[in-house]
Amino acid sequence: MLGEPSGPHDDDKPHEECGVFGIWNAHDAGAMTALGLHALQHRGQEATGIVSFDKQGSGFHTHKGLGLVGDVFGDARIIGALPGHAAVGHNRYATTGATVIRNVQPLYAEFEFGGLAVGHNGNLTNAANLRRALVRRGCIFQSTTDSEVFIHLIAISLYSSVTDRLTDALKQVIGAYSLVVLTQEGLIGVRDPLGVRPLILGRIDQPSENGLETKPSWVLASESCALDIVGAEFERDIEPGEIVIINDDGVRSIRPFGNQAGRFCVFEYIYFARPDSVLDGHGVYEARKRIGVELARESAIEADVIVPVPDSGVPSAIGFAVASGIPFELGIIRNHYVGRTFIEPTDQIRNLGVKLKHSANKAMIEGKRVVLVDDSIVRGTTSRKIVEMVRAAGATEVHMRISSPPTTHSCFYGIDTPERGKLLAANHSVEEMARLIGADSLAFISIDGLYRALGRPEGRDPETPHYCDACFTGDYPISLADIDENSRARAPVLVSEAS
Ligand SMILES: O=P(O)(O)OC[C@H]1O[C@H](OP(=O)(O)OP(=O)(O)O)[C@H](O)[C@@H]1O
Ligand SMILES: NC(=O)CC[C@H](N)C(=O)O
Ligand code: SF4
Ligand SMILES: [Mg+2]
Repeated sequence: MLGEPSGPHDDDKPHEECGVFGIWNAHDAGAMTALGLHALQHRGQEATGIVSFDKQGSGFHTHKGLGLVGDVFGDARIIGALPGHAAVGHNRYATTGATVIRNVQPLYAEFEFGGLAVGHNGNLTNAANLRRALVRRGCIFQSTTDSEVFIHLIAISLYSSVTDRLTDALKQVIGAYSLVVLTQEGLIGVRDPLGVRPLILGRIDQPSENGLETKPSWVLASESCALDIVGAEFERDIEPGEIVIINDDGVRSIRPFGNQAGRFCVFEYIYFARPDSVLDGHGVYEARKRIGVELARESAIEADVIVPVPDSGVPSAIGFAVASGIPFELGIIRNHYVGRTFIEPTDQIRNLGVKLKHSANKAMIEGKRVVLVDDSIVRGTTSRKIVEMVRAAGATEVHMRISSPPTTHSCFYGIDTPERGKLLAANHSVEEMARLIGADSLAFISIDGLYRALGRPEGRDPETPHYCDACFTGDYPISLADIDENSRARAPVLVSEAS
């Protein structure tokens, strides 16, 4: 059953990523979180939410909605209703659970120790199993997301401190997770034992009044681009398997899973992360350029112009142009007021999206041998349309170069590539794909070339690969516990809501 979301409890369409943000000890923590979420908008555009905590006594406050950060938090009165010195926020692309208000994060619940909010980027691969067991013992789920199992596992834990209860919960889940957790005691950041999804720590040093020492504000975010917008300095990546506990005493770290080598998602570098972010020590923009250089070395071609498929194909096309010495031109113009096609909910809209989104810049293409550079071919929708469009604009030859290896497998760790049957590369050879998209030639970077571009000169070590690369290799580093269970009949659940 590879290719299905790992624990769907309702009839979802595939989507992709999420962004998380948290801040401790800041004036206007709610407004800062809205800014952070705005910088992370590329990671999730379906829904967004913030939970703030006001230690002056008014407690927790939350606001959530479907749509973009600007739409949900654009009104100053909404931000004004999120008082406090601490907050967590989330931008959602569903991987498990439909896009309905009850699935919007951060999830919030009240326990013996008080309120707790959690925002989750990633996807649990045993959430369906856990959910069944939890429901059997009386837990009443309020949402259909995988993320809600964290809440129930914390609730039933026999430990007393929040950190021990959380650790207890983490030991039972399998999958990919970067979490921001807010309680009255502090802000907690967690990265799963393999660190598949990113999470970074930032710091804002407050201006000192009257020469007195002031405590810094601490920030947790999916990507470093969210630090810049709130004026925070990059402190460090949260490490794989690390839990950081942030409170007025500073930052404390525990590693309940011991120390093990991580398997960060290589697709973050290829496509998902914003180019100005620095993740696990690599600038995303520079990494994409180096991938383009390596791609040009591996699959050189005689041509007149290198044209990126915007947006995400741009940095690797620059690298390709530099390495090949062929001029770089913006031969395709992207309309910025259309969302990402890869993550639109239906094939029909996706097709429309590509047409609405790109147009040929004829003057740069006509009469030329064109090399199109894009980051990935998933369903093939984009490349098919773009090749056709570039030919119609008068290109004499159209060659396609892709800065990732063929996407042959689905992701179950928080990025919702479609089911395997819909992945062009899962069912076709490179030659067949070239024919299907109508290109004169097609080439993908090799997996070793990708690793070389990411600073591993020896290429991919099959014994201990440095990254998660399962969507290119099928080598899933975390067990897909729910997959075997997926064929089981499920009871109907609430799949739409109106208010
Ligand atoms: O083969 P497909 O199913 O068409 O999917 C692959 C395309 O989707 C993504 O771009 P997208 O247009 O989503 O976003 P971008 O503008 O950020 O590149 C990706 O960069 C490819 O261009
Ligand atoms: N893409 C994600 O990280 C999604 C988080 C979580 N699995 C959800 O579906 O809400
Ligand atoms: S399967 Fe692919 S997209 Fe998913 S975490 Fe691994 S590398 Fe990233
Ligand atoms: Mg693209």
